[in-house]
Amino acid sequence: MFAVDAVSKSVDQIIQHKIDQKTKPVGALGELESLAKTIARVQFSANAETKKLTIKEPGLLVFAADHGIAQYGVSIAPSEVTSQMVANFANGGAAINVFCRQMGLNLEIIDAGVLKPLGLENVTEHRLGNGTSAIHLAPAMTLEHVKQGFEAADEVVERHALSGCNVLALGEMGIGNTSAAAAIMAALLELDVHKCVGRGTGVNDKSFELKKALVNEALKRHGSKIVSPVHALAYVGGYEIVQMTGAILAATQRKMLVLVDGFISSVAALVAVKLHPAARDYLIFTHVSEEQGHQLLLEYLQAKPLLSLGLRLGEGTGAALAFPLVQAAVNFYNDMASFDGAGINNLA
Ligand SMILES: O=C(O)c1ccc[n+]([C@@H]2O[C@H](COP(=O)([O-])O)[C@@H](O)[C@H]2O)c1
Ligand SMILES: Cc1cc2nc[nH]c2cc1C
Repeated sequence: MFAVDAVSKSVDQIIQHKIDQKTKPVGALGELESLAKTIARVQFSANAETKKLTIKEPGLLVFAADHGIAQYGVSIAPSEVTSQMVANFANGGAAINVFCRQMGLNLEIIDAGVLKPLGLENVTEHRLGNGTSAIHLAPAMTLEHVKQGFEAADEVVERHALSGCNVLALGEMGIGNTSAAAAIMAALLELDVHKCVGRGTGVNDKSFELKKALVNEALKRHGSKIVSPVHALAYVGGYEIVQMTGAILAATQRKMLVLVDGFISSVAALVAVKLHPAARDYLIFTHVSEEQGHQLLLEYLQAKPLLSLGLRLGEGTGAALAFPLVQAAVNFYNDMASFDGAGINNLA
């Protein structure tokens, strides 16, 4: 249902020249220069007349959902904590609330399918169900759920686009979702589960072994039926991962920049890129999380994360923390003097 255009590379020389003419040795702003190039490519593709890079009405979407597998001892917390954290988001008390306030990000919380409806005023209800089925026993959901999830995400992104937003960050909350994310990664990259399953919220050795065994069981049960990225979402995914994938495709279709958070967000990005490879051009990978498998996934996506802070919280926290770097890339590109402008001309 989405169509994503690759960014135009025809302006690369102009962008590179502009960066190289800034009053600094060539390349001295390191990764910030690559970041500015990514942003400039996207914004020149959105509007060939672009004079200055801009960040408008930046948003951060947190998708929350529950996972049947969480009842089998794969997390430090029970599924009920997902809803309790959604209430915490709604009250402004979670880490992501604090960081969004600090960074000036418009935060929206989406209930993609936690155990029970919460009826909270400031939470968007796009519920695909009351949590998924346990993936080692049954398909997580149907293909119809995936379609509905993509449509729901499109509605959220459209609303932000209409209010002028051109940068969206993605986060999630879902007890058990590192199991689902690892299963999707293993299926789509044809990797051994040991390379993809990590300790999530911080499970002990016993639960870690059980988690690997259950994810392995899920892949044995459904592997032959996973014939496309959409099937991976349906058989072993989660409602929040579906809607994050849809949000990435909806945003990149509208030529918005997308800030990807940790492991689960990056798995949604993997699914999006498998479906529409051009979506990769719009993605900024904000950090490498502690979760085993994230580093490998970033390598597959040829992504150099901006930050490495040992985060393993999710919620979009890494994306929010990296946002000032995105602003810095825009500002140096727009406002830093060029050698000509500053009258400096004696570099070798
Ligand atoms: O973003 C990450 O890389 C990340 C790594 C580990 C855990 N999390 C968060 O922890 C929850 C999933 O962990 P678990 O152990 O319940 O599968 C979920 O709410 C995620 O937001 C997130
Ligand atoms: C308390 C708590 C907060 C979280 N935020 C994202 N994932 C989480 C998991 C737990 C357990």
